[in-house]
Amino acid sequence: MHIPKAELHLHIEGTLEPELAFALAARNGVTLPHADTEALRTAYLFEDLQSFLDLYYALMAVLRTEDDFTELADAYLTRAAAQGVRHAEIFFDPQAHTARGVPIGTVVEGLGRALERSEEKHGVSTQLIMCFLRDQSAESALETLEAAKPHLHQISAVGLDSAEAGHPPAKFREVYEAAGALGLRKVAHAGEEGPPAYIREALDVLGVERIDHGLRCLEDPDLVKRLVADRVPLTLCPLSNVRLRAVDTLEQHPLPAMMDAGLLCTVNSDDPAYFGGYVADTFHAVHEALGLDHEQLRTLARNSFEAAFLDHDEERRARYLSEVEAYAFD
Ligand SMILES: Nc1ncnc2[nH]cnc12
Ligand SMILES: [Zn+2]
Repeated sequence: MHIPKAELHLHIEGTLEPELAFALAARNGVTLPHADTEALRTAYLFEDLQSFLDLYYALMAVLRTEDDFTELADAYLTRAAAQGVRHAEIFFDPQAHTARGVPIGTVVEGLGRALERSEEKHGVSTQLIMCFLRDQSAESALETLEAAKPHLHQISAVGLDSAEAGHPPAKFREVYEAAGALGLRKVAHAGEEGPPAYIREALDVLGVERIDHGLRCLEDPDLVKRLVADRVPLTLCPLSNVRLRAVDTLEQHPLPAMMDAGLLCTVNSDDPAYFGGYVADTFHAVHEALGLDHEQLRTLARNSFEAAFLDHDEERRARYLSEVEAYAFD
């Protein structure tokens, strides 16, 4: 499914494949608790979001230098290009690195080196979205925004991720206000494991422009109506929802019903190294499991560019959209 598309929900740390994790561990003298890549892969059986996050944060121990972050991002962009991605808006979790003594500058400069040559090298335009960890304090988020100030020219937006249940968006009102005042765009994970009320809060209190996941909006018909009327994009991640048990099987994923309801759906890979596929694999999987036809897949690709933060470059958006319309499925 190599139709041109934008990837709007992708955690760069979630692209850390076992082979690169072991290579970086060896280079940095970090000992992983798993014997080898095979043994590590057997740990990828998750019960819920938290059981995944425990491994996701633990494996980050191998990321230490600017070069490590450059290599990680370059490996993702290589794969993304091969999957038809033309534009990627990439999340990163600075607090997961600063907590280990890796300065935010190392992270942003390292990722930035891969991103700045991505268009020339991979044909993929990029943006960075800095996420706050919602299971950390509001003060820590404010400190993170402060620490990011020298790097804001490399960051387009702020996001909110990590353990959702019990961590409502409103806790981060102040940091989102400050981010908005600095000219950053706003997104937030909401309605992945948390209730529909968190989606409303993300919109009303944080002022986000897109909802990451948003799956549980379906429990609140009035909220669905609002999301449709306001054309609020949802960055869905069907393979993630199966692996983290938000849905039982891919065949039961509500994506077709969400599209039929008129929601502005996009599909994305979330943490592809952990969830069994990158974004073209995800397009293929929803085609097979949910019977989405080629025109529905084209709609998803079109939606991805419509939802992208390309307002400053409408010419580029138009070019990408025309590539979507010209694409011939085989
Ligand atoms: N699916 C997800 N939900 C919340 N936080 C995350 N961090 C990485 N992946 C995540
Ligand atoms: Zn996510």
